Amino acid sequence: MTFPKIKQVRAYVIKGGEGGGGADYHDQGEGHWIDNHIATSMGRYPEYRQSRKSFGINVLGTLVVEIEADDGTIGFAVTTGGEPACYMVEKHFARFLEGRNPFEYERIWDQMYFGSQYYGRKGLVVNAISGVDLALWDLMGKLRQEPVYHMLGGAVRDELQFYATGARPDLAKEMGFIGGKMPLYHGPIEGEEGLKKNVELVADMRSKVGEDFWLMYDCWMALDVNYATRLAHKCHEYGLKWIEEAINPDDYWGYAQLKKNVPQGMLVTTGEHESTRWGFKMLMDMGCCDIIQPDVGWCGGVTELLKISALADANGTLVVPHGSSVYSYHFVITRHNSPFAEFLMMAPKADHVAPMFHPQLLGEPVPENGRLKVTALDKPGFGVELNPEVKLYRPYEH
Ligand SMILES: C[C@H](O)[C@H](O)CC(=O)C(=O)O
Ligand SMILES: [Mg+2]
Repeated sequence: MTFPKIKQVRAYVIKGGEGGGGADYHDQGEGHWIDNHIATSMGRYPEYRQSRKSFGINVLGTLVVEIEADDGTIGFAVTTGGEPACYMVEKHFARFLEGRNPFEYERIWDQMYFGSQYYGRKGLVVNAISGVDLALWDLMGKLRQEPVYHMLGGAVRDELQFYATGARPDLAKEMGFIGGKMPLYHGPIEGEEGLKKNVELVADMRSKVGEDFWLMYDCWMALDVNYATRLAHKCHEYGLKWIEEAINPDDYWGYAQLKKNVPQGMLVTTGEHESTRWGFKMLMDMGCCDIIQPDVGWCGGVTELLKISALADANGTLVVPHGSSVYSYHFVITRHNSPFAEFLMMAPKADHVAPMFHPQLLGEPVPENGRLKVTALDKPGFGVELNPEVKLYRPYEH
């Protein structure tokens, strides 16, 4: 069987204020819950404590990758990485795709990773590789007229179930989600008073949501092992289900210690800032966590997520990808070791369900009553389109 070859790879940036909304590291407007006094490791500097935008969480902006085949079919993907990632895609990675059969995704991934090994392996470079890989899977699906989840082996259940991440688990419960993950607002620099406020918030939410609704804390790398251990023990009484990304992602030793320290039954989760099979192998081999949370737009794309997930399956570790909307839904529906999904509440007050990549994507499915039927994914590729009203800039060409 012959398929068209890849004709051209193009990389674009979407600037803040020109449709740069999107998920958490894209550009959010003033007053959004996701930028309101969230604990971070930069909180030790008072001038950077109130807002993550103040230290540059939005500095990179959105990366859009388009891959066009000889017959004019275009696969695309959206992730973080902005202009620097555009440079890598256009000036470096495009050579590994153009003129190739798009179904050679293993070889393409391998060449992007090993061709950039001397300056890459993690972070921004793997964001860029992920963007290309996702655009390639979208193209493959469009060429075969099949949704990505079919190409990953098909659905193992009829619907996805979601927990919500946002400032209002009480409202998430009313919207039908199975749980609510809150950002942690106060870091170690805010001392005992901050710790008390963190615990009081869980206690307050527990009184609002009742016993069975999951409550979790997302600590966004802000803590040290001692603080995280104390927080976990104090919140145990209010049924905190898991403590997420409590410390620096490079501190595998700290995670291994934290997992030993938390109260029995409380889960330790992490991995949204981890990449590739090798990074996740470290987390698993060192006994760092109970759930790994790769972001498919950051960890190396679908091609790499399949390898990470196979390792996790053999290890008995759950894989619950970080946010990333359709890019993770097409994976989660195909795996038993990925039993539920995250929905990031992008409504500024977390009071209603809004598409995660609004306004960049059109046709993005959202959960209803905390669930999404597999039939909502039954479109070629990832099943979404780029919104033509959002301005794209192509800073580099090759
Ligand atoms: C809410 C967190 O600080 C972050 O913005 C999102 C995240 O880490 C998650 O969804 O998980
Ligand atoms: Mg998180």
